[in-house]
Amino acid sequence: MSAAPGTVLVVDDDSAIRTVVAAALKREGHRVTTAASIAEMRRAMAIAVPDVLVTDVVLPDGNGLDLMPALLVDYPDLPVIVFSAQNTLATAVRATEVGAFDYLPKPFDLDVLGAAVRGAMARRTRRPAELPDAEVGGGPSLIGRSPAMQEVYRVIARVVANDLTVLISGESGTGKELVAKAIHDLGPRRRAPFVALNMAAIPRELIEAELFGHERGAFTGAAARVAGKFEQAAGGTLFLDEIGDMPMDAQTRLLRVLQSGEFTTVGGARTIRADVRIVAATNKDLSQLVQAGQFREDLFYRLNVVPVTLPSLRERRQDVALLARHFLDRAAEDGLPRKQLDRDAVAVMEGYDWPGNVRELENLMRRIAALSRDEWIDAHTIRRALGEASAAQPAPGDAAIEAAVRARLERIAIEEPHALDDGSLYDRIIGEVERPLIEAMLARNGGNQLRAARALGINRNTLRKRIDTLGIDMAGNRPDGAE
Ligand SMILES: Nc1ncnc2c1ncn2[C@@H]1O[C@H](COP(=O)(O)OP(=O)(O)OP(=O)(O)O)[C@@H](O)[C@H]1O
Repeated sequence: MSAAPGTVLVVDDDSAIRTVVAAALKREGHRVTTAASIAEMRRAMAIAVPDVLVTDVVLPDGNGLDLMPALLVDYPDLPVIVFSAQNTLATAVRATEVGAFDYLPKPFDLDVLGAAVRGAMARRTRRPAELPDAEVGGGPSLIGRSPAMQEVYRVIARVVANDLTVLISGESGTGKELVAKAIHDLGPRRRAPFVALNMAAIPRELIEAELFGHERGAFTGAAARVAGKFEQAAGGTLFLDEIGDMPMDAQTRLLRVLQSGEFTTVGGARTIRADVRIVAATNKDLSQLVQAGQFREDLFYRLNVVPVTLPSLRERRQDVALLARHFLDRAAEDGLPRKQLDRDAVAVMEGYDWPGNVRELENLMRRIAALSRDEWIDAHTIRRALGEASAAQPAPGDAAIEAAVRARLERIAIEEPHALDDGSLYDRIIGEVERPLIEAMLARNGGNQLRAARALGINRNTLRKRIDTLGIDMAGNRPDGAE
């Protein structure tokens, strides 16, 4: 169902944008007038009030957002679509706060603008959403200016003022909890508690008691009445993390609460009104769990009223540098030495795939801030730190050695098949491991064979023989007069 075309006033000081936007809207059948400043817009409005106003934020004679409250007093039903090159969550939220119908980050897709104008035409008689009086920027800082994050900001800006249930999906470490907290902190419930419960982190049999609380004696060990998360979060937001791990029984109870707005404590006849906003998160594909019969379809639809999908960090590589600098600044605020990233370091980080997403980047920056001696962080430091991070996980390290040995055997089998039978294999393969090991321990001990032998746990004479057999060059390893 599409709304009939109408009149649109486009305000931007860039004539190229005015022309392109006007042409695109005319193609959709709208009648378009344009203005290059607030003064021109005022004049155009005095002649004819458009059905929809489309305006840039930064204009030569003022700020389009500052103008909005007064504009909406004069024209309360006018839908205003704001676009801006200041692509931050604060701008997106502010646009919604001042009553904008929609917010589009620049550069925007003309199809997206067309859809926004059609939406505005269809709803032009509706009042703008009731606005929260949140301080802009008072919430947790969500960093990122990539198009994927702009889309996330748009959705957040639309839901902060209402109580719609939000389902956030995204890989681990993409910022799901931070987004949930932003929705809470920017909305009217922000003075009440934000309470989180992670379904994967507590024993399944305790989930219902955690959520709804329990009466004294409800089960073995329930010595006193305990308020559940629903009660603790009263007036605020309940964040249900890893919702895909919620057991079926608890899902059924949660669904009932969402339907009735009430819940009963475990083991009690007491019925309590639920006054929370629900934000749920998952790093699994919930619709797949529904298909597999592991998640209730009706609950999925109840939770998925407003879906927010967080991009993985490798899908928004252009944000890596911004995030890295943000985490280095935070580390410095916490008293760690202040560090700078050079260009090659950023290039290495932008090329890396970040399986642990933003959390991995944050940990890496803190580790480097704490451990690296130089003020400037270069590509080598990043590579080494990334290498250490993967080597710190025991299984992949062992697997890498195993894979290297297998690959070596395969090469010998192809290039020198006789070596598989001539009794030289043990010495060859072990020798290949032994040589770098002995060389490394000699270097570490300044060429001192006694200390190197002790570190290796072998007899000094054995070490000397192995040095001879393997033909290890001691030239660079001889300590002055020691050996
Ligand atoms: N856009 C962002 N800007 C700044 N910090 C971020 C951003 N996204 C994530 N972080 C930081 O990365 C860390 C991980 O984020 P968070 O805990 O919200 O991820 P998550 O998706 O909930 O992870 P999990 O699924 O493992 O629970 C946090 O320290 C958070 O502050």
